[in-house]
Amino acid sequence: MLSNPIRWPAPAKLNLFLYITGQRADGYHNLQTLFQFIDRCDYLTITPNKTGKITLSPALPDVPLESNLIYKAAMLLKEHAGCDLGAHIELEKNLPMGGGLGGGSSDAATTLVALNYHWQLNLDKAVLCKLGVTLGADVPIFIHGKAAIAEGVGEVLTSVQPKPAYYLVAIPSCHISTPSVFKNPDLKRDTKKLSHEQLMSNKWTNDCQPCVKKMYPEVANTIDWLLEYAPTQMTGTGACVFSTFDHASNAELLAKKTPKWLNCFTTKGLNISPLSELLTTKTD
Ligand SMILES: C[C@](O)(CO)[C@H](O)COP(=O)(O)OP(=O)(O)OC[C@H]1O[C@@H](n2ccc(N)nc2=O)[C@H](O)[C@@H]1O
Ligand SMILES: Nc1ncnc2c1ncn2[C@@H]1O[C@H](COP(=O)(O)OP(=O)(O)OP(=O)(O)O)[C@@H](O)[C@H]1O
Repeated sequence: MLSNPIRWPAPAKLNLFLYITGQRADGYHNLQTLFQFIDRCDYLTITPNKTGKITLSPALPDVPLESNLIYKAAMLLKEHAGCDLGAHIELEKNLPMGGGLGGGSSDAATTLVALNYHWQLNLDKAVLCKLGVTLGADVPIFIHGKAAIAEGVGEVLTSVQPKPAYYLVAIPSCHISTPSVFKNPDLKRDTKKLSHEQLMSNKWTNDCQPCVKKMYPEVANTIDWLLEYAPTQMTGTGACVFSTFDHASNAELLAKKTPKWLNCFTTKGLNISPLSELLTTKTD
């Protein structure tokens, strides 16, 4: 018997710090980064079927089906598990694309976790992470589902508990390609690797931010405007930036003050992802 349709969340993430500690022979960069989830999500409503096919609607503008990370994740899982079932996936896309909030990676992670459930494959998280990292460096953290320091290229995860926080997330109007930032010759690639204790107690910054500020004046203007009111920095390779607050009301107050050109939302930091929360209710 096939399971009923389920609406699965695919949350966004913030990189609360991001340091580049070196570059590997294959060009990928070694990182030390702190991931926390936020309560802003895409949603994937998944209906399993026996067609053997993966269908997805609506299509994303400028992303053909074969390039959509949801489709790629589903096909990868099907092939790995030798599964002859199919699924229809309805996507509610709320997260900006190419914004550094990890929406595409999160969609891929949710697809792997949800289809593993619907198709009753019983693959453990470690196997899903191994499959996931071939789709994107950020996929494993979304499968892991707990706030964590990520090392390696993003796949070596140690759960940590950053203190509860509220954020104003601003979305500058530019799309930034991750490879273009990592290819920039001015990028700082030699930050000293620190212990987790040192990382958690130091001031948090992002090694990509100076380069991105130079490349994209929209990002520079957004950070500079917000810094007048609250600690603010970029997430991932941009373009989104976040200001940090102890109380939701302070984030909301600042959101009300922002000028028209600054597109933003307020949100809460989460140390357990909404995907993990839902999965627990399904599997307990
Ligand atoms: C920088 C982060 O946003 C931090 O969360 C991510 O690590 C990027 O993850 P992502 O968007 O899933 O990136 P991927 O799709 O795996 O990689 C895109 C491109 O970024 C570069 N890249 C990515 C991750 C990494 N650790 N080193 C890299 O050099 C590579 O050129 C790669 O071809
Ligand atoms: N389901 C999907 N959702 C979003 N983007 C997708 C998806 N499938 C493929 N893509 C492609 O991946 C690119 C990056 O998407 P994403 O939203 O994950 O960027 P990001 O937030 O900058 O991620 P990161 O923080 O991991 O760098 C998009 O510009 C798009 O071309």
